[in-house]
Amino acid sequence: MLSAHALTRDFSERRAVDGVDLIVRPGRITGFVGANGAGKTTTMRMLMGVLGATSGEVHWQGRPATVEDRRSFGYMPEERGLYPRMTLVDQLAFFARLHGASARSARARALELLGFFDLGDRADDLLDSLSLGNQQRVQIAAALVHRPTALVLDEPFSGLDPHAVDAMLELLQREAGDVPVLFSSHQLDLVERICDDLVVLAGGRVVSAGTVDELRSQGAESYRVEVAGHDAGWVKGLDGVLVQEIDGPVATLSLAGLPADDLVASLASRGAVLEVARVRPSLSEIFREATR
Ligand SMILES: Nc1ncnc2c1ncn2[C@@H]1O[C@H](COP(=O)(O)OP(=O)(O)OP(=O)(O)O)[C@@H](O)[C@H]1O
Repeated sequence: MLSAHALTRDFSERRAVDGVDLIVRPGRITGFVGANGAGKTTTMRMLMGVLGATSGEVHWQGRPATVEDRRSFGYMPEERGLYPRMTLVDQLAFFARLHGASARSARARALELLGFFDLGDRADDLLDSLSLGNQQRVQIAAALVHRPTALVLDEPFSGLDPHAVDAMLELLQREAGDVPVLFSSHQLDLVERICDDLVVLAGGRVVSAGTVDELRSQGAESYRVEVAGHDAGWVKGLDGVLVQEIDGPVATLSLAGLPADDLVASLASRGAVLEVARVRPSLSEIFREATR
């Protein structure tokens, strides 16, 4: 388990990260979301130890993380750090060797990962001959090459096409089986699809955290009502509801005093209703609410 405890970082006068507590559990993918400048990269850099904390601690397996612990983590930094004039296979093998692999196993591991990312036939090409998306795949492979004990990935999906995202996810699920994975992203639909847990950061502070299901069930529910006929405008006359939107025969509303159990009967007493469905908030709505 990787965790941060009251992690704080000041840059001169400005507090970029302010008392962040978070837990990244083994075998779970934790999404780290927040607006631009919220402090995600700064937090991740402190988790990895490439940036010192002003105060607070990073723990690995329940005790303060050491340099050795952090060497065993896989990190994909925001500022990508590969060698443009090196071949793909040499590059990945080089990273594997830095982590103590023999020349033979480093090369085998490099080729294995390249194969998985559909880059096997480009193994001897130079990095800068690849498209940006493919360079990104190599960057992800570099974070995985030493079979890390934890993964900290700063926007690993940016710049990837949907096919590459799927390949990346398959790889993550295969390679990261039991390790804690923290990744930041602005692609909330993707975060919703793949994350078990979520940490929402705003202004350097954690404003919401929990499993994706927990957060969605805490959010304000709304209801989608489809009426017979062309216009659901009459729904506005109902007591104890707040109509958010009318779109022809479909109204979206929330409850403002009316008990949920009474909604269907109340609607039916006023007009013909074809469907009433409860709508749980999407991750984007939760995000907007938490970072308002
Ligand atoms: N080296 C630095 N020196 C001064 N200020 C910094 C430094 N690094 C980050 N900051 C400031 O800290 C704040 C948090 O930045 P950070 O990059 O951690 O946010 P972020 O959530 O990763 O944003 P983004 O989603 O845009 O990548 C910002 O106001 C940023 O300008």
